[in-house]
Parts: sequence; C-alpha cells; structure tokens
Amino acid sequence: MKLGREISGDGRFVRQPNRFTNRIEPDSPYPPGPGRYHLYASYACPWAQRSLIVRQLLGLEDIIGLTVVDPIRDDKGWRFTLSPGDRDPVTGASYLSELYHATDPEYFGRYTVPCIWDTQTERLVTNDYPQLTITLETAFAPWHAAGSPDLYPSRLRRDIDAMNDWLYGGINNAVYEAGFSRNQQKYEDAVTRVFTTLDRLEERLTTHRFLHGDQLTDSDVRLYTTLARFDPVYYSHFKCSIRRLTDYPALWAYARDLYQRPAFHNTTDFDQIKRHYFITQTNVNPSQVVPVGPALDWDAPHGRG
Ligand SMILES: N[C@@H](CCC(=O)N[C@@H](CS)C(=O)NCC(=O)O)C(=O)O
Repeated sequence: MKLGREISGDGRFVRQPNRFTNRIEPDSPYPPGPGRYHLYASYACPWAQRSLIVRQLLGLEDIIGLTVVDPIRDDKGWRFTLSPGDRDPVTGASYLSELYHATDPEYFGRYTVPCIWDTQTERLVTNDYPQLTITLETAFAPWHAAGSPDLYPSRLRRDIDAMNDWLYGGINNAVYEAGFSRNQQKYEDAVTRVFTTLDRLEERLTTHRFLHGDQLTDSDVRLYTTLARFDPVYYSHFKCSIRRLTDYPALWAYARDLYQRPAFHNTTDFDQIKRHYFITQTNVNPSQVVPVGPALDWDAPHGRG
C-alpha cells in the first residue's frame, strides 16, 4: 500500500485528509432521499464497517444502495470482484479508483472506503467517514425504520462528539499509528496511548452498559469496529500486544453484547478482516501468511442485561 506521503519525517503515520467532503443535507446540492445515493464499503475496514452497521441498525438498506469491495486490494486498489462479472452493478467500474477519477481526474491519494456515490450527478459526494454515520443518523431520519435507535440524540451530541474525538486519537487511529510507525519511540507512544485508553474504557464500561449510559449511540459503533479487530489483527499485526481484548472483562463482554445484535453480527466478517490486513498490508506482513487463530467465543453470554 502507498503510505509514503503519510509517513512524516520522524517516522510517524499521519493519515491523509479526506478528499471529498460534500454533505448530504436538506437544501443543498445533495439533498437526502431514497434511491439516489450508493455506499461503497468493505467488511474488512473499520471505518467502513461503521456505516454498514448504522445503515442496518436504522433500516436504511432499501434507501441507500451498497456495493461491497473484495477484501484483497491489488496494486490498483479496491476491486469489485465480489460483484457479478467483477463489475460494480451501479457504475460498471472494475476498480473503486474509477469513481475517484470520474469525480476528480487529478486525484492522487489512496482510494478509500467508505465513500458515497451520487447516482444523479455520477460523482463521489463524500469519503468523509466520520461524517458519514452522522449523516445517516440525522439527514436520513425521515427514512429510518420504525423503532430504530436514535444513535445521535440531541441531548448527547456534544458528549458523543467529544467521545468520538477521544476514541479516534486514543484507539481507532492509534492502532494504525502503532502498526505503521517506522520509529521505535513513535510506536511506543502510540501503543501506550492505546492501552491507557483501553484501561479507561474498561473502568467506564464496568459501570455503564454503553459509552453514554443506557443508550446505544454512534460512539459505541465507532469503538466496536476497533474492538472486533483487536485480538485477530491489531494485537499481532499492529504490535498492540500489551494485553488482549479478552483480558479486559467489561470491554470483552461489552464487545460481545454489541456483536450479538444483528447489525453488528451481520457486518462482522473475521475471515475478510484477517485476509485484508495480513495479505494486503505487505509493508507490515511481507509473507502475506494469514494466522489461523485466535479462537474466540463471540457468542458466549455477555451477562450485561
Ligand atoms: N478515508 C480515510 C480512512 C478510510 C480508510 O483508510 N480506508 C482504508 C481501508 S480501512 C482504505 O480504503 N484504504 C485504501 C488504501 O490504503 O489504498 C483515509 O483516507 O485514510
């Protein structure tokens, strides 16, 4: 993978900015509505799985289309080899990069999931993954299924935003900083931050069912996609190996509590996750050998009510 531009002079991984940041919102060039927008995602990717979970939790499957990319990227990036004829049924493209170049012929960064395509203008609207779940939770509210959870309730928005920022720096992106670091000290800084964050989360989830109390929110979705990958991938591949998720009783039970809900379970594919990281990230795993374990019982009773 092409990380060259994202490794700073001191060996630190600094993630590229999101290139497409238009918003789907009422009274804008991209108003929300059924059938117009199409999501491109990978089951392997934690940033993309957030949108997959939220789309299912809110019952938006018939409102926003979906194409899932092959978990294994080649040197031209994400491929549509899971779709009939190896082509995206919506655009006819073979590679996700074709959508990026159709939107901006000068685009030179990595071609990332998740992203949203507008079938009317035939352009990418956004690959701004932190905003994407919020958009599904707010702009698409008129199309949420009856009885679906309010993942971004007005009274908690400030707390959710603050928690999400803290999760990003402390764990969601910190595992990547540890894994992609080319400098011992920067790696140690990142890995220490990961485990300080997990220790604090363990304390919080010992007394709270979810991050913000009794109600499942957007923050839980963001934490879950990192926890699901922790023992199978980040522990070994990204060298986040001080402790395992399963060494934290409250966090491990919390992760199972979420996993056992259909929207989380249906979008968690451990095989695709492991094959993606271990085969595609040859900068970290040149042999491309995929580990067999770990054997984890995600279906064990969580005991959290
Ligand atoms: N959009 C963000 C985050 C999303 C992201 O990194 N997605 C990964 C998969 S987890 C991706 O699509 N990577 C493509 C690549 O590295 O070529 C970014 O630009 O870093």
